[in-house]
Amino acid sequence: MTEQPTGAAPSGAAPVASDDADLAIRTDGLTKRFRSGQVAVAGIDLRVPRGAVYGFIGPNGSGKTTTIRMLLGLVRPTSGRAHLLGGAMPEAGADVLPRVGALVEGPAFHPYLTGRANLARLDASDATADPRTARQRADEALERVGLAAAAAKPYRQYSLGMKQRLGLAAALLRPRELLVLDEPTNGLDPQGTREVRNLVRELADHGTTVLVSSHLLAEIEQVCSHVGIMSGGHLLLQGDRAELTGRGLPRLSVQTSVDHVGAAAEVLTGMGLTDVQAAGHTVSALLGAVPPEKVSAALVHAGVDLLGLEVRRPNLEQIFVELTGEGFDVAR
Ligand SMILES: Nc1ncnc2c1ncn2[C@@H]1O[C@H](COP(=O)(O)OP(=O)(O)OP(=O)(O)O)[C@@H](O)[C@H]1O
Repeated sequence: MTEQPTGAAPSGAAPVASDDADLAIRTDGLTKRFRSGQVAVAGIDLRVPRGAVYGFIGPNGSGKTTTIRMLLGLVRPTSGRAHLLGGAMPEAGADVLPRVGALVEGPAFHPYLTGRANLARLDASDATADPRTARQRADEALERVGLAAAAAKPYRQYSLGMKQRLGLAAALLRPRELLVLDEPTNGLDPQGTREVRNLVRELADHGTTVLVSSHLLAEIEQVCSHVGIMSGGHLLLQGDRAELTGRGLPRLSVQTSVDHVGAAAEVLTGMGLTDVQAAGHTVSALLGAVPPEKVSAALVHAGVDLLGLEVRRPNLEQIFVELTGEGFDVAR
């Protein structure tokens, strides 16, 4: 992929919080151009408020992992700046990173050690951790991610989902101010995905800020207080999730009998609703400022069988499609 010009609003739309003390993560013009010439991240201005669950979402290849690696000081930006918990990265890494738990691709686990032993090894490399309580910390972390039963199995026998859970357990060995989780639901079944969502919710309830990336919007949308949407290295949109979805135009759908579909469409058009679409038993249109009860009264008045009527605001995926003109789950 080459740098993707985007017709949509560039990064930096709607800052979420202006005061730096309120931000767990802040980037300004953060950019990564690889040696191949590929611009993976094209000048993004992230604003992750403290206490937020920030869904960092975008299709495969949109630049999420590269951004996360820059945040953690694993990749050097070509230009721009990143601040984590108020410290400039990578310079402030030694001070900041012990307060940050991270799940990024390919954590260094030893294949022949058990899950528990792997955690013990990581724990031992943390100079601030009390060795007398190491076993307890490892067991608690394994318990939290549902790996207690597999604690004594060697890592090489773990499934992808179990490996992912162990990565999460490693991030949870100590209480953290900020958790950065890159695709934590990768390889997990629906039950595992639900568990990760619950865990994120629970951590947030205890005041941890969480940045969680995913290419599956629907998987994490419901747990996020804030979202940032990436496409082709650009941050298309970010902000409070409820505000972003509230911005979308509501669409009204009417269920009727097949032979009344044409009449229903005429009523909607006559009332000034736009983008009227008919399919099967359903006619839908953008509602605009027309009250839905007026529409139902007009339909009944016109003799249309009214079998159902609902108004829906678009979810984030529909907003993404509107912004980019492309499906969300497209690999690029
Ligand atoms: N080391 C590298 N050298 C060259 N190009 C790279 C490198 N790492 C990533 N890229 C490219 O940068 C773009 C962004 O990749 P990145 O992994 O950041 O995306 P992503 O949104 O995390 O995707 P995914 O959801 O698939 O993990 C991709 O086109 C990728 O091929």
